Amino acid sequence: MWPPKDWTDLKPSMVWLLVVSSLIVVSALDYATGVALSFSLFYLLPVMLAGRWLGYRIGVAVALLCASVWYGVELLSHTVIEPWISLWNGLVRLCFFLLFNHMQSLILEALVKEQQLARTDGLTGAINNRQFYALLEDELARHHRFDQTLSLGYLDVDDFKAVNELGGHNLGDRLLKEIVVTSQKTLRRVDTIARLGGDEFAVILPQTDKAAALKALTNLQSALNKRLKQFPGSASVSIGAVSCHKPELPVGALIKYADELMYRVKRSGKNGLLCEHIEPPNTVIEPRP
Ligand SMILES: Nc1nc2c(ncn2[C@@H]2O[C@H](COP(=O)(O)OP(=O)(O)OP(=O)(O)O)[C@@H](O)[C@H]2O)c(=O)[nH]1
Repeated sequence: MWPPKDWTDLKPSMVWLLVVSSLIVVSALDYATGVALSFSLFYLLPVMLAGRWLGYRIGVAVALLCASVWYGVELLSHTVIEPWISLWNGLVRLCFFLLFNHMQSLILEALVKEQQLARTDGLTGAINNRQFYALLEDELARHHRFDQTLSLGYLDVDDFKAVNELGGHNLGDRLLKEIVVTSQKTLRRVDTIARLGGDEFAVILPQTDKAAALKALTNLQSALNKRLKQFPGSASVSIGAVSCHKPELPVGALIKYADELMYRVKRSGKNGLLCEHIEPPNTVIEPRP
């Protein structure tokens, strides 16, 4: 389908077609009009297309091709009296195309890095709050559409402040990273851990009912508590979890429910796990006291 809905998804065959056809059109027009009209800028189009969608190396190859075609057009149309002048100009253009390709790749690389940073938590590498909300919203819609059950866990480190006080902020940071690494190792690949802020995390367990969520989160809790023993103090994790079939709840309500359960665990002595199944029509979200 043309034009594509998402330009980042252009197929390589389509890009090659654009690269070749744009170079043919530009060089034909350049040849036909001679020195009267300048087409210099348009020779950049194939270089830009190739570098953007086919990668740096192919961008270099297309830069070479464009400079050669331009040089050939100049020779064929006899617009240059001295061949060495044409050759010199060709080399200058080649350097310009290569520089353009290089700059474009640097900009694209920086853009990808920026997009990655915008989605992840800088300390732990887990997805951040904003990305978590977006992901959960998509998952809720998907589970509703396919009549499936989703579970959501809300984790908070118990007595984390003491780790910072006893071992320093760096050790506290290490503990937070450990939470993410251990969770990623313990959970399934389809599950996602997010850092919501401070020492609070959430895990999305797709296609998981209450029984399976209880099992997965119990495993996770014991793996985490084992790892937390290496830190000073008596850090552990409290988890609140909800499972919901064919969810119709707004994202915020589901998170609030899991958060409330986690606080119930905290109030009843910490280092525990509470999981509930909720049915959307009967869902009453109790405000946190
Ligand atoms: N090292 C480190 N500490 C952080 C970071 N973000 C927040 N904190 C600290 O995390 C602590 C969170 O405190 P709380 O969750 O209220 O306290 P707690 O000791 O875990 O108490 P309970 O949750 O009631 O068990 C605060 O002392 C914050 O300063 C971080 O990125 N790195």
